[in-house]
Amino acid sequence: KAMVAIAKQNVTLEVLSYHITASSESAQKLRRMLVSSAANYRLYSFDFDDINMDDDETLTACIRMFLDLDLVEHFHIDYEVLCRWLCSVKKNYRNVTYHNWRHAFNVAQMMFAIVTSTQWWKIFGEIECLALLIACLCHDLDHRGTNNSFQIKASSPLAQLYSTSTMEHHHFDQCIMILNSPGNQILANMSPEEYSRVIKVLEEAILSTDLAVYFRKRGAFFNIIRDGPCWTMEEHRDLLRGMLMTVCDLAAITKPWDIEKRVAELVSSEFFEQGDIEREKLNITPIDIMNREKEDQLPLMQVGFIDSICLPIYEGFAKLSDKLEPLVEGVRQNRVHWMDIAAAN
Ligand SMILES: CCCOc1ccc(S(=O)(=O)N2CCN(C)CC2)cc1-c1nc(CC)cc(=O)[nH]1
Ligand SMILES: [Zn+2]
Repeated sequence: KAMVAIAKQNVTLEVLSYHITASSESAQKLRRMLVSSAANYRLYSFDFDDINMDDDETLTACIRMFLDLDLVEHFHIDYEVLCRWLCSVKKNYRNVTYHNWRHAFNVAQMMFAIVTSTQWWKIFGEIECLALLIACLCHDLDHRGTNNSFQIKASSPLAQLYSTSTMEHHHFDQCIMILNSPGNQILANMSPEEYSRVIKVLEEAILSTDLAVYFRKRGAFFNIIRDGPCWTMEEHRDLLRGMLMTVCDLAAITKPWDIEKRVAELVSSEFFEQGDIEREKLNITPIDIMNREKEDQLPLMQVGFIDSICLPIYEGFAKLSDKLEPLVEGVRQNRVHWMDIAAAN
């Protein structure tokens, strides 16, 4: 009986792997492409904008990030496997308005820019840098453009699987499924100890992108910031990694106004699409941020988002490293823009 169960499970994994992994053609195509320098992709920039890049360039830029953090060499990652894994990750983002591959790619670039500009890659080390980069690329895998409370309201299959951090648990599941799929096993050549450490850091990182987790843990973060430099990064590395995921996830708010304006448009469109489904399918009135009828309140909502969620965490990180000052500066400038629009309404 147990044997049958194991056989069934393997079949499921095989079948799912078939559906979720990229074709060999796409991996081979990527494998033969030229990978430009980080400077040419502007990967070190806090003003990074992917808008002029085509999908192939986003993939070669990801390869550049793995190469420049020395992860391919250090963990003996097979180059073709890395290419297929990247194609599979990108394939498992849906064509939704905001939570798509481009969002994940931008989050990964911000992580790369932060750990290199602050030199924190030396503190996190290769294992945690690898886990953070994989986490950023995978943190919203298979997002349907609807949030956790929607899963509960719609009693979606995902809500029956996970009652808290519903989407984030699903994103982690999808990430593991791809990492375990034949031809996509970029972690195959590391020791069992290293492998389990990467998976542990990866799970914490992806789950910390649930804003509810950020709210729960940020008190502790503000406390260690206030305590001043008497502590070392070492003793609070889990907390810092989790906060860093939020910093990267929300980073559009730190970008030059033309980028923030464009991204906010995508965020609100996705919110309104969820609101439309809630009204039409679930017969409930959506909350204001997802209610098209309240569109004129959007600028003030963004100011509220900046004051309650963004400024505190970006100011905190600017205190940890003055290299991150430009991020909090960007948030302050965008706050002025949102206030100007609110005043004009
Ligand atoms: C742009 C359309 C309006 O967007 C918002 C409106 C309100 C708030 S909120 O801080 O009041 N708050 C957050 C926590 N929710 C549970 C309740 C509502 C946040 C955003 C917002 N979120 C993101 C992250 C996806 C990005 C972004 O740019 N803006
Ligand atoms: Zn995200």
